[in-house]
Amino acid sequence: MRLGLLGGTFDPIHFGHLAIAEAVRYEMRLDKVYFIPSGQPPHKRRRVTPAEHRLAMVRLAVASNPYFEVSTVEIERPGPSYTVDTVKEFRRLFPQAEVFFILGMDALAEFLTWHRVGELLTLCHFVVATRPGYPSAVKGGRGRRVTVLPVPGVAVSSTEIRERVRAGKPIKYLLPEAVEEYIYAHGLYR
Ligand SMILES: Nc1ncnc2c1ncn2[C@@H]1O[C@H](COP(=O)(O)OP(=O)(O)OP(=O)(O)O)[C@@H](O)[C@H]1O
Ligand SMILES: O=C(O)c1ccc[n+]([C@@H]2O[C@H](COP(=O)([O-])O)[C@@H](O)[C@H]2O)c1
Repeated sequence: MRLGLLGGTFDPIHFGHLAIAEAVRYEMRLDKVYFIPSGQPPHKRRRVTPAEHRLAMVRLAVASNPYFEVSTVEIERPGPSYTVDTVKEFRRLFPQAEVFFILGMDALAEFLTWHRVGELLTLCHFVVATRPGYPSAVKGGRGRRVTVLPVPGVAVSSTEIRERVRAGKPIKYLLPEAVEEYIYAHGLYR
């Protein structure tokens, strides 16, 4: 089995996340992609929305795709949500699986500062999806375990969505309708 893991703060989840998950799933022939909302994102400095809301929005967003699953391992684990711990947990749960961790090109910039990155690199493959506004090639060979994959560009970020809600601007067509409704129903990002 080939398992994709897409970790993120998902504050909120948007079409950029869904588009990379679907493109990587197809190109890398993954059987499932697990969306894993962070409990405490290791590198985000700002205060993030409570995990229950981010998780609820992820569940709404992935519901219509039979290849997508949601994992609460990081939300349930106390302390910073380090990817090395998450990948180990998935390898324990699915000992036969080949694990592919998916990230966007912006996250790659700080990848070498991730917790126990040397060990992490021995535990799974990494698939780096291109992202509009970030370089689409990486200098130097990073080895067989890191693949840069060109994906259809969706130029949206969670920051932009939060700012638009705060400013009273529309967010329609940037994220699934059910997530948009959830944001308004719970008064998020105002
Ligand atoms: N539009 C996008 N295109 C490609 N990759 C993306 C896109 N949006 C997010 N990602 C990737 O998805 C993962 C989770 O992203 P995250 O939840 O931090 O969203 P974000 O939009 O970058 O959030 P923020 O604006 O709050 O920093 C990261 O690996 C990130 O690089
Ligand atoms: O393990 C780490 O040290 C680490 C540091 C920064 C980010 N990550 C993971 O990278 C993913 C994207 O992070 P973010 O902050 O862009 O949402 C998410 O799953 C984070 O847990 C992981």
